[in-house]
Amino acid sequence: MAKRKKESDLPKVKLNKENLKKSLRLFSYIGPHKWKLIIGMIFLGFTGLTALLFPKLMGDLIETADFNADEINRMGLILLGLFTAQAVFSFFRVVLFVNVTENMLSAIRQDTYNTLVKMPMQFFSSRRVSELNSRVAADISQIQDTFTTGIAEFLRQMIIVIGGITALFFTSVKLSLLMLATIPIFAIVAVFFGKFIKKLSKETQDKVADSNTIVGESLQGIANVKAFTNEAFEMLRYKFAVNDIKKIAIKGGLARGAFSSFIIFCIFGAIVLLVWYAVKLQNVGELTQSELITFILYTIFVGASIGGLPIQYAQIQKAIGATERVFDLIDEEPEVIIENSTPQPIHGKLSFKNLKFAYPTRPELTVLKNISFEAKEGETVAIVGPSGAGKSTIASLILRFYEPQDGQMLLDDVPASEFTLHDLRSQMAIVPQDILLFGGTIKENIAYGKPEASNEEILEAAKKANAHEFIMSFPEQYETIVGERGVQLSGGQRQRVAIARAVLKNPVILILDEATSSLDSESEKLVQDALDKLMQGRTSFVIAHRLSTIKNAEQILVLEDGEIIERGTHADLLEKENGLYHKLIQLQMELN
Ligand SMILES: Nc1ncnc2c1ncn2[C@@H]1O[C@H](COP(=O)(O)OP(=O)(O)OP(=O)(O)O)[C@@H](O)[C@H]1O
Repeated sequence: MAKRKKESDLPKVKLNKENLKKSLRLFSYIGPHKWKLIIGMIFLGFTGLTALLFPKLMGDLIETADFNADEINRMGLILLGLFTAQAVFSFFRVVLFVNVTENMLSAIRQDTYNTLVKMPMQFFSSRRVSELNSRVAADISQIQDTFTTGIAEFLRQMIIVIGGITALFFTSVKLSLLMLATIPIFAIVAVFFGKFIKKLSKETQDKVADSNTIVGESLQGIANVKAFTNEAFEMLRYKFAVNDIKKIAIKGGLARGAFSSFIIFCIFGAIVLLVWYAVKLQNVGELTQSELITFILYTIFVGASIGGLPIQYAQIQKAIGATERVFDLIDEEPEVIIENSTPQPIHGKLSFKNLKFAYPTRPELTVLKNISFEAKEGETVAIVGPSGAGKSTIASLILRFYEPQDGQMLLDDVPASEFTLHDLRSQMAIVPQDILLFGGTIKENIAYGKPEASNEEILEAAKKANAHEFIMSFPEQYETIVGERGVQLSGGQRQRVAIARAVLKNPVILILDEATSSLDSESEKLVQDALDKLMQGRTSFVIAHRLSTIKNAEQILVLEDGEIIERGTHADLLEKENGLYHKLIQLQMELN
């Protein structure tokens, strides 16, 4: 089961000059919104400063108890002004930061997607797409959180910690020293317990993942579980996994309980110690009542901010890692797709000359060895052979999804590399084995072959593909939603939608990768008829599994282990009684 990445799963990176420099590249995306960030930062500074003034003015307010009523009111009003100002600064700070971040992120999202869509096939064959997708989503939302709140909170808390400690010393040096002396104890215990608890919670997470795997695997393969009457075995397997989770989680609970009671003891201990010492200082006239209040408020502010710093720091570390990964992706080398409004025309002659190919992910396995053939304009070339012989690979190379290691492909006797990928692919169409219909309407799915097509053209294409009738039988007709949230089409219907798509594209070169799963004879006839019409007047490559469909091909290439071992027309090949084609035909006849 593909596990969806969450922000909390993202790794933290150690901050260094290099990754900080890389992250600064984010600012290049801020562009015209720079002034918003600057004003936001100024407001942030003001929010920190007004927060710092608060304890001092509260102390002053209490001191006015000894003065007249006017003085008390004046101080009250000053405080009212202060927190009103703080609220206003906060509002604009948040609004500006969100505005800058969202502008920046929409540009990053667009760049990431643009790069992904333009990456060569090789990139996708070496990565799991679902993993890539969820990773990018998690990385981008980490950057979003950090930019909207993380950085601002970190800076605000830093201002309060530094400013607050300075103010504490101004209020009472002796009390400040005593308070600071207690911090190392907290810090050491927190680090020690923190590490231990983190280790346990990681172990719990791993065990939970293990148990989820059991659930996922057994439910996905429930037919197997039942067929082997292995319900009891699976229940036992799950019981062990769940017990493991319980044991570690309970141990974690003990550690957390001990930690929180220790912290409570220390916090109250420290408060009592400080107040006890403060009262002693007051007793000997070294501290006034208002100074004590100011001191306590500063202590609370500084304590809360110190407590929040590690969380914000960790968030920034994660965001820096996320930024690095997003930029690494944006910096990948995409395919060069140059769009010409009028593509360099191709006429349809296509040949392979001594072509050799291995997939980049498995360079040691030569999938195609020394392949040569020539398809004349308008000819149908069928490619047959056992599973894994390399038939679909030839189709991928015609579309230039990959580059051969040796030899070349020629179009109209010109090396394929002299055409741009857009020129080439815009004049080719493929009806693949696994037909992917997007989750839109049938009309949109057909129009994928030519997005600017008119309604008439779409209708015409559907008719040619023998799809019009079944489409009209749905209540919503061409507006019927297909895919997960709509009508599920049958295999034959999907194929005819895919054929309509190809008809609309009106390609010079056509590739048909025949579906292996057989259709019922009625449906097969409709599909075959649609394909025959589609192939007329185009150079067509048919990867055929049902040999009956290729009898009329001008050329049949018989492929085995990446080599063409026989070639000729159906009649030629049938004559070779010991040949592979002859054998394949016989085998299929026996099966039928
Ligand atoms: N993306 C890929 N990366 C690495 N190896 C691949 C990839 N796609 C296919 N192969 C390997 O290349 C060989 C040829 O595969 P190909 O799909 O071209 O065979 P095929 O003749 O079309 O088979 P089938 O009739 O089963 O579709 C196989 O050994 C296969 O494992």
